[in-house]
Amino acid sequence: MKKWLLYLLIALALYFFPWLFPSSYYVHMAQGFLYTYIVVAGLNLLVGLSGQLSLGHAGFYAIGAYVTGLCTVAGVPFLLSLLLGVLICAGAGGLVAMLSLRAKGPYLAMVTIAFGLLVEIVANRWVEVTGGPAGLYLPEAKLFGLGLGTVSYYWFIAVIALVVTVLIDNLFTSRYGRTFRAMGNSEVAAATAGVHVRNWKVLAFAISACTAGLGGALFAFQNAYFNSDTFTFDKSILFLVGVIVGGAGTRLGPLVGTIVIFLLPQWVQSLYNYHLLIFGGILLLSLIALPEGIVGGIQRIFKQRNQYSGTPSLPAPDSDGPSQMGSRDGADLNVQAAVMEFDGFRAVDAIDLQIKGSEVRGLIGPNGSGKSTTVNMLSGVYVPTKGKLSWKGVDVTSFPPHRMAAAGITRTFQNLQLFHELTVLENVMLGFHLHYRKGFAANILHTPGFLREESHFRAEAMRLLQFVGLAEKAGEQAAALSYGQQRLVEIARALATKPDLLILDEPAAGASLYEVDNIVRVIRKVKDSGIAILLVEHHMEIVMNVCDTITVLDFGKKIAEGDPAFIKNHPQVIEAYLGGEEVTKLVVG
Ligand SMILES: Nc1ncnc2c1ncn2[C@@H]1O[C@H](COP(=O)(O)OP(=O)(O)OP(=O)(O)O)[C@@H](O)[C@H]1O
Repeated sequence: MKKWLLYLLIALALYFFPWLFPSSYYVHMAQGFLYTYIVVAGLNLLVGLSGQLSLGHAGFYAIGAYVTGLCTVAGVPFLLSLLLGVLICAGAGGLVAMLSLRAKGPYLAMVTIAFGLLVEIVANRWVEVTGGPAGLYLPEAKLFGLGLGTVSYYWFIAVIALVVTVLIDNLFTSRYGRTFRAMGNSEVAAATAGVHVRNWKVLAFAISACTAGLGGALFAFQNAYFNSDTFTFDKSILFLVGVIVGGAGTRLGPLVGTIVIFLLPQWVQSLYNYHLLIFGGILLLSLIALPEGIVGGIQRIFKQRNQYSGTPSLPAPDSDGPSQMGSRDGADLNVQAAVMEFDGFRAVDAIDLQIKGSEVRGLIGPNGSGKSTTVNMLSGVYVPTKGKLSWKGVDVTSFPPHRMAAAGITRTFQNLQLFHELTVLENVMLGFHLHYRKGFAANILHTPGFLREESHFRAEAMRLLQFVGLAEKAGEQAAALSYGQQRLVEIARALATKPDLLILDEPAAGASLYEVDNIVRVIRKVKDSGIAILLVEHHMEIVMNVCDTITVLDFGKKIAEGDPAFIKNHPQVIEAYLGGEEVTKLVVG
């Protein structure tokens, strides 16, 4: 069914609801359902897409209610008050995100709990302003001078809920949703594709806080009265249960989750004293039986069934190759005496490295010799303890990964870092992050400009998939591919950033013999297109066959550098490898 038709049907159902259920009790219930849904839908974006946890959303709900309520009490028109409430919530959300940026998992949850409790205490104790437990009486909500009675206030909430649904759904299916999801899957991979992870986390928090504030404001005017007892920790848990039980990260999850958290208490009202026990039980049951939530679980079953019907074929582009991806001026990397220490231990010890033009440089060495640490320094994951990295004459020593990507250096990962919830095509499209021009408004409104840009980058991503020989896998979930294919997707995603230097960290690890051939073929094609490659690889035959120059590390120090023939016969290199299983390959290779 066409999306607009679905929305039209929903709009009609919402419009006729008061006629179908002509009782103020049901209309009141519908109001409550809709504003709760708005909060859960926003929280789903934060938890389900961006992978951040909030146990303090009741705090934003409260801020929305108090700011909007107090503004109208002070004589500000209702709509303007609502806008102010939402904007202040967005600011508060951004602030909480910034304060909790370094925290992850349980620590982030603790920051949000602290925020929720702080708001609850202020609401309770600052009685002169909030009314505390005695509550706050509000004037009737008015639109353009007209008072909103029960039914018209319901319609008002319904319109807002529909608009929020459309906008959030647009966000889900835009570059923004993709970026949030990618960040939730692997922050480091998103960063090396050019995503400024900190800013995107703040944005996700701000949007989610906005919707929570909107829900709170709409709640406040439902009875023109509310008190501080509403904004408890339980409330935050309830919203989160809605997201998880419905299916975090799914588009229909918030609707199903809200049905569970909103309607269930109505049905078991006589058991109010046990409501936390009931919700705890539902959450536990859901996590055990349906870890992806109700919608996620159903989707998984359908996906498994549909597997046999094959992947939908995507239009093949007319030509291929990253040479079409923009002009390049070649690599120019100069590493001077770079040192990386961990608690005094030198993993990399004063290495110098120069990479210019479009050469393929091998970086080899026995296990623990410092190759991955070097790659992490060059891609901005680690800041060297000492020394200097310069790129095209610019000092990039302390550049974070997204700035390295913007400068033209990106990488793949030894331990694959694909965005497993995205399709193969979406993974590659994410690589174009730095090249998208349409902003938030265009993405959330799905403007014609946004649609043009999406189809342009979809075609570009298809070109790259064709380039690595995976065009027919475009519609598949990245996690469903073989190891070797996933490595090729990582290469395609890295190429999408339009790098001048591509760092490949063990691209053949885990790949089959056939896949290794493919990977070597792709490496050669990348080189031919003018991109320099730094290749870290244990398969010596690959290194000896494709590299122009090889740098050898041992115990964090550079012990040799030269062409493959020179390296093969270098006594120090042979000694470093002696006893290791690679030595035979090195000599034979
Ligand atoms: N984050 C870290 N903290 C402490 N020590 C580390 C860290 N990362 C690496 N090391 C140490 O630094 C040394 C070099 O490690 P690195 O992973 O760079 O080697 P490598 O050459 O990539 O090894 P491999 O071929 O096994 O991947 C090792 O002794 C390792 O234990």
